Amino acid sequence: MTVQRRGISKTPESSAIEKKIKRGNAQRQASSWRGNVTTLLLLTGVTGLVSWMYFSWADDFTHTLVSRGEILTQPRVFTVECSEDYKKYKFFPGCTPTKCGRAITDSAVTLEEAQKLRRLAERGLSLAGSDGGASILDLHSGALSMGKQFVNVYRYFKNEIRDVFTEDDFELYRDVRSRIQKIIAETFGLDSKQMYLTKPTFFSRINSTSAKTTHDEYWHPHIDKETYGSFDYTSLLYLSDYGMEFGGGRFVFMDPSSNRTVEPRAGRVSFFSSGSENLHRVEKVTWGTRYAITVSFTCDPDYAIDNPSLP
Ligand SMILES: O=C(O)CCC(=O)C(=O)O
Ligand SMILES: [Fe+2]
Repeated sequence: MTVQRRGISKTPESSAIEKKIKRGNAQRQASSWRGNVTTLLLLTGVTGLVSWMYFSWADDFTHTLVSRGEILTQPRVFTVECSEDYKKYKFFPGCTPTKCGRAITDSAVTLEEAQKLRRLAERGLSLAGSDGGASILDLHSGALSMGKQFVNVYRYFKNEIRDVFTEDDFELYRDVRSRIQKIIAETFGLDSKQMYLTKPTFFSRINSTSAKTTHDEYWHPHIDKETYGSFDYTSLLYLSDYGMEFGGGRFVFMDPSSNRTVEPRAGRVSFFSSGSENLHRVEKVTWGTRYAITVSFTCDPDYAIDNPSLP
């Protein structure tokens, strides 16, 4: 039995139809590609426009009070109306903020002094440190981040701590503290003798490691007077350079209609009245390591602390 080959035998008409079908397919494919390319271009355009709008908008609302590259020979002072916060506390003439604001100076602390303090911070914090991105060393209480908690360096390391910190280091801290106190008094028209160092006073080391506990979450907006209670004037001495040694980590004053940033620079001191007129946050550090010291003052002698010293 012969098996007949089934199928369409090609006639001139059928091959014309085949060609038409092929042409149709090719046209459909081409138009679908054109459609995809148009959608892609449209999407890119829209994304570009949205990013441009976002960045120009963010730029409009973010002002740099001082950039890392500038060197201020005089304090740069910005006056802000005082909040009502101070009314909730006892009034101390010559100290309680009646003139509020923020200021930045690069001439209170020399680069050499900042470098010396930075080495002190590195040595101290290398003894332990947080598992997350933010570690502190409080020179007064001895609190040092360790893993997910804190230890007291003076108790934990006993006499060995004298191999880490010297009398000279503490002398430098005291000297820097009194210079900052004088500048704050001059800027806000205070009697520096009515101002007292208050706690906590600490070195901070921040890197981009993710937070492990709430102690590592340094980036939240806050008001120092609420967070720390006794603060009336906060000062921050920066020990490393924004954009050179770390990314992110700018200090941001969050005003109602705009953000105002301070770019850290080794030896730069930023100080401000601690009430809600100076709501602020620190941007997340994205790379590198940021070092700073917080030195704060109270008007209330009940919250005064002595200068840190070696036990
Ligand atoms: O390190 C800074 O720039 C600010 C830290 C801060 O806001 C604080 O310790 O309350
Ligand atoms: Fe703060």
